[in-house]
Amino acid sequence: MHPVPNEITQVYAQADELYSAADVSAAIDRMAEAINSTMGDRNPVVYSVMNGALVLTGHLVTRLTFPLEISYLHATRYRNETHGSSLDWRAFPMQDVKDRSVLIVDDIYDEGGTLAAIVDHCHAAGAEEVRVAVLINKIHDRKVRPDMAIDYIGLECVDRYVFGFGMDYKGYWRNAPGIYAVKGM
Ligand SMILES: O=P(O)(O)OC[C@H]1O[C@H](OP(=O)(O)OP(=O)(O)O)[C@H](O)[C@@H]1O
Ligand SMILES: Nc1nc2[nH]cnc2c(=O)[nH]1
Repeated sequence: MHPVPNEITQVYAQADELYSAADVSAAIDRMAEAINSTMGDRNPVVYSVMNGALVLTGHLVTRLTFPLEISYLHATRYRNETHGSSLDWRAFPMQDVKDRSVLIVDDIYDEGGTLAAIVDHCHAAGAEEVRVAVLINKIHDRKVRPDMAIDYIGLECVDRYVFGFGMDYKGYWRNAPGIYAVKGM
């Protein structure tokens, strides 16, 4: 058996809970309500940004009440580390988005380099419109494209490294049910 590093156990035990599972669920309800009322007639392709958006996407789409298609793309800037670098595309969007409405779903809008590249890619591929939904908007003044439209935001968080509900700490705790900030980060 591969042992779990001590650090991984400790980080969850010592983390600050920013939002409980109930808080997250209520936030996803609000996001879904907003998406249902603004995208119900769009027949969109919903793109889940792997890996972080895996958990959110599953919860969100079951609350959406209109026809849609689901696909995924994989782009990572953090590579299971706690600091971002250049964007590594591991799976390009495969669904044809020409003249389609696209909804990008991601777990967190931090500096925004990831979402900016994905939005640009969808526009270049001919999408008619590209909307973005994130569970968490991290509040700071380091956004790479401060005027980028984020259409649906679940919750806002302080400028700390967070994990849970899809977001990892060194590859772990994406399965944690709320949103937690790493002690000291
Ligand atoms: O706004 P940014 O500063 O660009 O950061 C946000 C991105 O970082 C995380 O992905 P990560 O690169 O950690 O890959 P992951 O989804 O596999 O966790 C998260 O899922 C977002 O996609
Ligand atoms: N897990 C995690 N991934 C991120 N990607 C960008 N910011 C964060 C963060 O605070 N936590």
